Amino acid sequence: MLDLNDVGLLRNGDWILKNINWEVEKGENWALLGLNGAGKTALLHLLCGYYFPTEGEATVLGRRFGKDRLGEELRQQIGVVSSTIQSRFYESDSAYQIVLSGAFASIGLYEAPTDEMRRKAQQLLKDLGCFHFANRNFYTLSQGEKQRVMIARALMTDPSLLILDEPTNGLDFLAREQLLEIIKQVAQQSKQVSIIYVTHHVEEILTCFQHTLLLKEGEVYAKGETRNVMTEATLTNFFGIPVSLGWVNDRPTLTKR
Ligand SMILES: Nc1ncnc2c1ncn2[C@@H]1O[C@H](COP(=O)(O)OP(=O)(O)OP(=O)(O)O)[C@@H](O)[C@H]1O
Repeated sequence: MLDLNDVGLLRNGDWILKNINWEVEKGENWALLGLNGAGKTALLHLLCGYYFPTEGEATVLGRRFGKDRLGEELRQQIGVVSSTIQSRFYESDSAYQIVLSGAFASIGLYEAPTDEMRRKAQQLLKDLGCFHFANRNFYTLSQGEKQRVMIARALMTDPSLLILDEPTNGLDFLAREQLLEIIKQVAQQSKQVSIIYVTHHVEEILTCFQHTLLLKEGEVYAKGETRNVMTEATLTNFFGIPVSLGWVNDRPTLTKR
């Protein structure tokens, strides 16, 4: 799915990513954890082909950056849910129209959807618990409902890679847990898709994210199987303060010691 070799990214004279080595195999789901400013967004932009590596080699879904054409076809295979994308939608579009627009990877609907697309959008709205508000304007939805619509939209093209960039931002406890439950279902049902789940919050690392990458100051601090990476010693060093780590219902919890 991904193969980054010694990737570095220089922006305005600063190396915002350095020596990134990261491989993701088909069907693997990863959590990407980092503090503010760690470089998570820069790394995601690189995976989507918006940034090219300044040094090193990046191959995403078999296309080598700088060598192969990336284009629309690659973008259609990568589903992205992020607050930047969410803010670009026309608020008067209905949830259904927004999900349908995912078939064209466009903001807004400019082409007539086929019957197959309509059926698929309706099924996704049902699967993600959005069917009862499918005809409501996007702006009338709560943040949790909007995020579910965004995930349904991202799944319209059956992407090989699904990038969820801090999807629980702004959600209350209940809405966050509902969204995490839906993400768990997507991970279980869509074995063909690899999920990259970006977060600041340790407790959002679900068991379906079998792998975790810790990003610190633009560098990979640790990566591997979640249970091996998420240890008290590693996280104490990673955050630079002593922390206690517990596991409740197979999810990590973190407190300052
Ligand atoms: N175009 C740019 N020019 C210069 N510096 C940049 C540019 N884009 C990002 N940076 C810097 O790179 C660092 C990493 O930024 P990035 O947005 O990737 O972090 P992040 O991990 O996504 O943070 P957050 O969790 O707060 O969203 C930050 O210090 C940021 O100021």
